[in-house]
Amino acid sequence: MIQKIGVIGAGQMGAGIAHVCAVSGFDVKLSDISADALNKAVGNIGKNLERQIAKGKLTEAEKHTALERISTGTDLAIFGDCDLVIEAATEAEEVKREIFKRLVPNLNSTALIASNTSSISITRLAAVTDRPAKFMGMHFMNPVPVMQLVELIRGIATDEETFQSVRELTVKLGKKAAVAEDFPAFIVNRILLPMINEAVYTLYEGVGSVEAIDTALKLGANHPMGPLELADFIGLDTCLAIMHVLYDGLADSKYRPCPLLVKYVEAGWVGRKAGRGFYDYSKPVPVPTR
Ligand SMILES: CC(=O)CC(=O)SCCNC(=O)CCNC(=O)[C@H](O)C(C)(C)COP(=O)(O)OP(=O)(O)OC[C@H]1O[C@@H](n2cnc3c(N)ncnc32)[C@H](O)[C@@H]1OP(=O)(O)O
Ligand SMILES: NC(=O)C1=CN([C@@H]2O[C@H](COP(=O)(O)OP(=O)(O)OC[C@H]3O[C@@H](n4cnc5c(N)ncnc54)[C@H](OP(=O)(O)O)[C@@H]3O)[C@@H](O)[C@H]2O)C=CC1
Repeated sequence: MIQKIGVIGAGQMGAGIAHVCAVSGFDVKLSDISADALNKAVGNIGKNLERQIAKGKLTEAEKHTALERISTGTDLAIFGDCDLVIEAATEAEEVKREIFKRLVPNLNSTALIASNTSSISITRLAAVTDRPAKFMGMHFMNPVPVMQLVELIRGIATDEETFQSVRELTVKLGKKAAVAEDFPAFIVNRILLPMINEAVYTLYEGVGSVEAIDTALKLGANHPMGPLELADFIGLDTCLAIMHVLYDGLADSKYRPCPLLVKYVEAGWVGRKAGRGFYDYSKPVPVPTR
């Protein structure tokens, strides 16, 4: 029975996962290597709870109770009484492997582990823990409070009890599950990221401007965000990491990352979270940077 949930990584996804779990009645422990990131995360959770109050989806009392359910810390020892720990740190395999190696000694023997990874092999990540049968992918979508989908991915060793427990949790969080096999980038990003990468190629080759490309897909295909706006929203570092996983994992040149995407990430222009990507977010209305 999952009641106490740990979340590692207090970025946009970790904060969103903590938000949704707390609002749904679960006790949440949120950790990050940076105390500053934790403070920012709790602030963002408060702001997003306010959005829900403004739309009549939550009361002030429910916001207060949800925030009360969230405790934070930079020491992995806070996860000692958790039934499930969800990792939502940077999309880098080495970072995740290191986290799991340091996490395991702090867990009780029955705790489950999930990764919110966008693309990385669940089987490989599970193999660095002492409990591959209790490990799986629980892939939320951004922004977590709004997007209905959670992609569930079994590693080769994930047992049925673990899968059913995480699937039940997904439903209790008010989300809908889609089950993907453990292959590079699973379903959502196997399809979505090549589209985003193609949008960057379209810009790189001068077929259209940032504005034209995003307008074309918003008005031409009814996308809520244009592909370049969405890339900034996801994080260009995360987009590039996912393209590398596809390119390395499937060995097909069609997944080669666009050189312009590489250049933006090398410049640190990683999108909304850095204040600059394909758009400049320093003004009230984002302005295309190209
Ligand atoms: C990379 C991966 O591994 C997988 C992924 O996540 S891929 C990315 C998947 N996500 C997408 O494709 C998002 C596409 N964009 C959208 O759906 C919409 O632009 C959006 C929901 C983000 C914003 O919608 P919008 O109509 O422009 O704004 P707005 O009307 O203000 O917001 C709609 C709702 O979203 C909420 N919202 C908007 N932005 C938000 C944010 N950044 N965080 C939390 N909530 C947010 C609003 O509060 C509002 O909530 P309610 O529905 O509860 O009232
Ligand atoms: N962005 C998106 O749209 C989506 C992302 N995901 C996945 O979710 C995960 C997180 O993505 P996202 O939230 O966007 O990333 P962010 O960069 O916003 O947040 C990552 C957080 O993890 C922290 N971190 C880094 N190393 C460690 C560590 N060793 N221990 C604890 N925390 C650490 C980072 O701290 P610091 O900044 O100090 O390094 C940062 O606060 C990734 O695996 C990503 O692929 C899944 C769905 C959607």
